[in-house]
Amino acid sequence: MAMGTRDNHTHQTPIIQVRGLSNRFGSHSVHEDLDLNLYPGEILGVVGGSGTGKSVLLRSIVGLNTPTAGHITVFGQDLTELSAPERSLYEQRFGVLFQGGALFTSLNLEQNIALPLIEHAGLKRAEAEELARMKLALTGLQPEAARKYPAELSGGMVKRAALARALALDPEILFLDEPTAGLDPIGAAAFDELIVTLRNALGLTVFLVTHDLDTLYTTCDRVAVLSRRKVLVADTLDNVSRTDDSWIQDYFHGPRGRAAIDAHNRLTEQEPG
Ligand SMILES: Nc1ncnc2c1ncn2[C@@H]1O[C@H](COP(=O)(O)OP(=O)(O)OP(=O)(O)O)[C@@H](O)[C@H]1O
Repeated sequence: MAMGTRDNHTHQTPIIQVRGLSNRFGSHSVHEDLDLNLYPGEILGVVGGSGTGKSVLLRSIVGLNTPTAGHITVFGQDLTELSAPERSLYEQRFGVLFQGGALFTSLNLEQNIALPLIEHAGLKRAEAEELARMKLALTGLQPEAARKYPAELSGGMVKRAALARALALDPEILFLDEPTAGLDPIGAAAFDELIVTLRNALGLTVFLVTHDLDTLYTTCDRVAVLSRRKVLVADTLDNVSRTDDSWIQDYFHGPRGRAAIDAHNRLTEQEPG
């Protein structure tokens, strides 16, 4: 069970509802009539084999991919019915951390994080950079990191800085695409912990695409499995891992799945109370 878990959603209204989503590229159908709910305050892990459309789903919700069909309702508003400027107001309530971090290499960290504050929140440079330093501290970076350039940092520090940028405009929903990819196991575990801490402290809702089983066990309240162009199941880890499907059984009960469960069980046994 995730740290600080909030997994009883049956009575809640979803913060995001995806209904009948289809995505086709030429003759290649990635999603067909896909449904998914994201509930306020939860961390939802989105998993599935390579090419099952996890990133396309994320990009469809945040407005970077126009779906072939379907509806995406966020905060009660169907985003597919809005004009581009109306939609962008909603999208400012999203924070997105892409694979690779995508920081500007010619800017130092505080300049990178200040940029959206200047462009979208209209802050003056000095105010934006001060706020940027606060966001960097929130993600666990030391004050001296603010003047460093991305090339001078470790992979873990770049991820934290990219997360600080995703949090710059105080989003309500955070989208993370493979946040621990490329990190060593200790760096990945620290980043997982940071996500849960920030969710708890800031009241975020998190949509997290991952291949990392340790991340699923330590951070996610629910898990959605993409398979055969749909969400095959979206439920607690225990229920998902019991689903009668060959990909799920291989994924959760193959050697890596068993190692992640054993590691998680050892950790929870050590927790007091
Ligand atoms: N803009 C695009 N044009 C054409 N095909 C695309 C486009 N975007 C994605 N695809 C295709 O859609 C499919 C799903 O891609 P997506 O990146 O969402 O998969 P994924 O589940 O995130 O995979 P991975 O785990 O390997 O990152 C892939 O076959 C990809 O080639």
